[in-house]
Amino acid sequence: MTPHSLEQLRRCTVAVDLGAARTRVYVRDTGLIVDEPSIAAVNTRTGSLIAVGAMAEGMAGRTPQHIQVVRPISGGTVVDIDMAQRMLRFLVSDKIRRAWRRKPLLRAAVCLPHDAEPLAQRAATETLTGLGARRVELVDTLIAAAVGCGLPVEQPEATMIVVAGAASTQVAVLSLGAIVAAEKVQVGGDAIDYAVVQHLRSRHELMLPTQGLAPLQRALCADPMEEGAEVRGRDVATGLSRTVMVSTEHVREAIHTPLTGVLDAIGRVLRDCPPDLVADLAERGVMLAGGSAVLPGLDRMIADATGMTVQIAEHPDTCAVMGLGAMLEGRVRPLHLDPLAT
Ligand SMILES: Nc1ncnc2c1ncn2[C@@H]1O[C@H](COP(=O)(O)OP(=O)(O)OP(=O)(O)O)[C@@H](O)[C@H]1O
Repeated sequence: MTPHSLEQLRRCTVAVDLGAARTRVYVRDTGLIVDEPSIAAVNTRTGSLIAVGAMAEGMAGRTPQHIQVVRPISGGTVVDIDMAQRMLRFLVSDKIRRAWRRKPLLRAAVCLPHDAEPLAQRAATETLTGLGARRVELVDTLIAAAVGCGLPVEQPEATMIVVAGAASTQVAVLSLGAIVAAEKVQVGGDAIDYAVVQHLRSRHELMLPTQGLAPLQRALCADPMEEGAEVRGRDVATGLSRTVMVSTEHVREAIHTPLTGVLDAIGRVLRDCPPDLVADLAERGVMLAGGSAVLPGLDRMIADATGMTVQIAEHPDTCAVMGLGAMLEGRVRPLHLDPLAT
């Protein structure tokens, strides 16, 4: 995050986070205007878009044959540029769409997962240029999220951030506006959901409907002391609808395995970090962001494994796009090192 790159970001009018689970758009002087699932429903006969965002998500698993529910972003990468553009156009309000058409030379900032492949960078850039952006600035999600959490990233002291999203979890130690050490593991909310689905299948012989996982997650989040939650699904053998009581304890055990991948990544980042910075971290602790940050017990698990305090960001799911927003509103100032100061 050099003064030069901050200057470039200040010229952007729109910030976009194309996440595997959710798409978020921030517009300068307006704020967050889109926070919707990265999903579209398409009529395969006519090719027309039927719904996007939450409405399309509600259709998943319930559509007739000629309607297909698609995800144009997979694993944090735009895999279907045309569909991603159509989805974004649909998600932004008429007013913004008209403004973009009137002012087709706008600049956009997009956050990308740490170490994104050149192909992923190009796909994100093309998605935005197709919508009228003249120039697209790419920002590492870890830096954007750290800014969005209010961490003093530009200061010469170490801060550690863990961004637990849907497709991946990214970990970094930052100092002086740059990444000192970072890791990305393909473990996020999706892997956790998969572990829960497998648990229900093997222990209860139950197949969960597409929409069934979120209520189960919410039940566990609402009261971590709750012994269990009732889940309705389809019996694997008979195909009939059945309700079972799922124990919170057993679900926690099932998700423990994918979560150890996150702990390993944190361990590797700490090992790669210079000792002086590790000492800073011991005092400051770890900031936990991303939609999966609120997964019950994740903060305690990280605290137990590292011996550091863990704080969940105030709005963990929107940290990255809000951080980008803060940068394009000019609320982040680079540290001015005065070489003549005594
Ligand atoms: N209350 C909750 N409890 C547990 N998990 C949750 C909760 N709310 C959201 N999640 C999980 O958070 C994930 C979405 O996180 P986020 O919004 O950061 O995703 P994203 O930015 O689209 O993903 P990525 O960064 O991987 O591209 C989903 O997998 C979802 O299951």
